[in-house]
Amino acid sequence: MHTLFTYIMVFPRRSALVLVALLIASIAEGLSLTALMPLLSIVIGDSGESGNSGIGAFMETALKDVGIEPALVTILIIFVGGLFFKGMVLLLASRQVGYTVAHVATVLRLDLIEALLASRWQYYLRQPAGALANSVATEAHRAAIGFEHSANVLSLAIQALVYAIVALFISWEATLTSLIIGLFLFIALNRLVRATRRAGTKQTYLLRDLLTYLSDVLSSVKSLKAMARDNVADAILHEQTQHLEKATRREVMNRAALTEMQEPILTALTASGLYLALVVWQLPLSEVLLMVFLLTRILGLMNRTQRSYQHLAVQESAYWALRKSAEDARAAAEKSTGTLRPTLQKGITLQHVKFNYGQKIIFKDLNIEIPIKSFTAVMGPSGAGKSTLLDLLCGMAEPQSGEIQIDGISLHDINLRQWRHMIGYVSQDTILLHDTVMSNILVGEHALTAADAERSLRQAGAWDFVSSLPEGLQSIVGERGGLLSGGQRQRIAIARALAHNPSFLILDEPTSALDPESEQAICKTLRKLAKDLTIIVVSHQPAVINAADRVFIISNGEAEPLLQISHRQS
Ligand SMILES: Nc1ncnc2c1ncn2[C@@H]1O[C@H](COP(=O)(O)OP(=O)(O)OP(=O)(O)O)[C@@H](O)[C@H]1O
Repeated sequence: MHTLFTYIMVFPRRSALVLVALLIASIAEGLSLTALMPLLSIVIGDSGESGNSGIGAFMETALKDVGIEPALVTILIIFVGGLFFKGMVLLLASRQVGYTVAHVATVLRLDLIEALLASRWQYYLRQPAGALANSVATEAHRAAIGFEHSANVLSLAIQALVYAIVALFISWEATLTSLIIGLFLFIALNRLVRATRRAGTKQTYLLRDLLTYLSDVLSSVKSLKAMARDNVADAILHEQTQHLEKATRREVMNRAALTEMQEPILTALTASGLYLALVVWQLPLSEVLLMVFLLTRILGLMNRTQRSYQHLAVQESAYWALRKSAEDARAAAEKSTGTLRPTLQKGITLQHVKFNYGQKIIFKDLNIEIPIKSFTAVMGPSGAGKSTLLDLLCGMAEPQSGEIQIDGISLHDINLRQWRHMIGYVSQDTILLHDTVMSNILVGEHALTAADAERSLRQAGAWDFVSSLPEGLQSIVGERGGLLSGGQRQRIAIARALAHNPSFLILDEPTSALDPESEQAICKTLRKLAKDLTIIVVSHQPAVINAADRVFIISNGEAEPLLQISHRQS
C-alpha cells in the first residue's frame, strides 16, 4: 500500500488522469452491462416485478422518457452500441495509461541519470556499470508498470465500493454478507501476494547482480577467451540465470494460484447466494438476477483488485531499488562551492597539497607550478598518485588541506563547470563510443562542427588515417573502438580533447599504445600546441619526457622537479 500511495504522491496529476480514464472506461463497461437488466426482464416477461427493482425500472423509465420503447430489438441495439462506445472509451483510456506509463519510466530514468552524472567522482567510481544499465533499462520499465497496476488497484477498489453502495440499497443483508466473505477471502489469499512480492524483490536484486557481472565479463571477454577461461564466467552466469528463473517461476506460480483459487470460490459463493435468494428468501427472479449480477461483480472486482495488487507487488521492488539508487546518488552530489569565473592567463599552482583516500596518504606536501603555455610532464612509480594529481586539477577530487590556485584564485572558489569547460582531458584508458569517428570527437556538443572535428584530428595527427577510412569521419569505430588500433584510438581521444579549443590540456599516458614514430608525431603536436595552451602529461615515455619543458617526479607524496629545459625556440 505504501508503494501505491507513494506513486500517487510522486505523480499526482498523472495518477488522477489515469484514474479518471480507467473509471470512465469501467463506467462505460458497467452501463453497457446494466442495460441488459431491462432486456432480461422483458425476455423473461418479468417487467412488472422489475418495476420495483431500482436500476431495471430506472432504465425502462429513462428509455421511455427519451421516446424509446424498451422492446427487445431496441434494447439489443442499445446494448451493442453501448459496447462499441465502451470500446472507444477503453481505447482512449488505454492511450492515456500508455502515455503515463511511458512518461513515468522516462522520469525515473532521467532522474537516476541526472543524479548520477551530478554525483561526486569518488561515488560514481564505485557504481557498477551493469547495475546502472539494468536500473535504467529494466527497473525503470518495471517501476512504470508498477505505476499502472497501482492505478488499476485504485480504480478497481473505487468500482467495487460504488457497486457495493448500489447493492446495499437493493439488499443490505446479502451485500454485507458478501463483503465480509470477500474481505475474509482477501485476507486468506494475501499469503500468495506476499510470496509474489518476495519473488519480485529477489528478481530485482538477482537481475542487478547478473547485469553487473555480465557487463564486467563482456568488457574483459577477449582476454578470458584467449586464456580459455570464459567457461568460468559462463558457469557463474549460468548459475545466476538459474536463480533468476527460479524466482520468476515462483512469481508466476503464485499469480496463477491466486487466479485459480479465486474463480471456484467466487462461483461457489454465487451458487450459494442464488440458492439463498431464490429458495430461502424467495425473492423475485428479476431482483435476484440483478443482485447476483451486482454481488458477483463486487466480489469479482475485489478479486481483480487483489490480482492487480499482486502484479504491483511483483514490480514495486524495482521502483524502490531505482529510487534508492537515485537518492544515494543525490546524497553524493558534487558540491560546487565556487562561483568565480576562471581565467588562465598566469598559471596553475599547487601549494602544500595534502590528499588521502581514506587512511591511505597519497600526497603529504605537494608543490607544483604550471605556468601557462608550458608543457609539463609528470612521472613516477605506479600508484604514486599521478592520475590523482590530474583529478585534483580538474576538481574531481579535493585536497584535505593546501590549495590549488588558478591564476592566483583558489579552485575552491571557482565555478567548477566553467573551469572544466576550459579543460581538454585524455584519460588513461581510451574507451570510445560505439559510433562514428565524428560522434566520438564531438560527443553531442552542438556548438562543434565537422570543421572542428577535422581541425582537432589534424592537431592530433589522426587526419591521415581517418580520411583514408572508407567513410572518413562517418566511419564506425566499433564496440569500445574495437575496429581501430590502440594508437588510432588514442589519437581520436586526443582529437576529442582538442575539439572545443581548451586552454588546459591534461593527458594521462597518451602515447602508451603508440609506435615510436607516432609517439614522436604526438610529441611534436604537443610541443606545437604548447605555444598556445597549457599542457600537463602523465607519462613514462622518454620521448614525452624529452619533449616537455618541465618534468616532475612524484614519489612519497611529494613532487620533485627533474629538469627544466626550454624548448621554446624549437
Ligand atoms: N578512487 C580511489 N579510491 C581509493 N584509492 C584510490 C582511488 N584511486 C586510486 N587510488 C589509490 O591511490 C593510489 C594512487 O593512484 P593513482 O591512480 O593516482 O596512481 P598512478 O600514479 O596514476 O598509478 P599508475 O601509474 O599505475 O597509473 C593507488 O595506490 C591507488 O590504489
